[in-house]
Amino acid sequence: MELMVVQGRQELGAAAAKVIAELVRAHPRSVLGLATGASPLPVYAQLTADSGTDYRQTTCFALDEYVGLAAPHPQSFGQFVREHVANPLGIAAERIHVPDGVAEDLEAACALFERGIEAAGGVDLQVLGIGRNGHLAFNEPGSAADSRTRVVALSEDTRRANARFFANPSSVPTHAVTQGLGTILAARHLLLLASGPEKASAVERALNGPVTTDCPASVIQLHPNVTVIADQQAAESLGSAEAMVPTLH
Ligand SMILES: O=P(O)(O)OC[C@H]1O[C@](O)(CO)[C@@H](O)[C@@H]1O
Repeated sequence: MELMVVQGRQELGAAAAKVIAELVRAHPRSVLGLATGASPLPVYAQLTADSGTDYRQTTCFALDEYVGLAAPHPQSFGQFVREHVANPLGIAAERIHVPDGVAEDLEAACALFERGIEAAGGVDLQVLGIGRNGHLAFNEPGSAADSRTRVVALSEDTRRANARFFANPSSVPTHAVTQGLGTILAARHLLLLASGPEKASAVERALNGPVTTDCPASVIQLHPNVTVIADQQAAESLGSAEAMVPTLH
């Protein structure tokens, strides 16, 4: 595992964008996994500002979507991906895949999404955020390490955390469709991003704690190719991180 501790959100954006852009410049047909939420916003902004990379041949799979929401609903992750990734980077709609939160048969839609990733040859680089409770995508505590794309109930903590994006806390959906931890672990490279003091405890548990379903993000320890980029506040509890990881910038 490689850990980069950077000063703040802007530096996190620049560092993560560099990893993504280098991959896409070397392999224009790369398959990218996209996280939503606040953490990756500076990354996508930096990719947009960097005009030297052509993303038109990349294929993207989003991690999750709220049940009951879909683009163009402003809080849907489908809309987020359109607005912050697809449109600014010029990636055609047919290359962007977001779990279907409004399908009549959600289970069938989840299976279809998994088959889509497989048909694309798997995810080359998966961008990840981390929840305050250690969730990865919407895999809440208790999620199995081999779980696949499925419908999940959101914890109250997650609903409270994401209420900031909604006009009214009671409008935060109660369920979501999420890639499973097993789906995420199948990506060839994981890029976990964390910023802000509210993530410090989750980051410490994910990197230094035991691999446990109590902290879903701890499964990244099972993956052979992980880069963690954390700002100083998110990394503040890592203390002895140098002993755990080969690279500390
Ligand atoms: O980056 P944020 O907004 O703190 O969100 C943390 C994580 O929670 C989610 O919103 C739930 O999937 C992720 O999209 C995100 O990576």
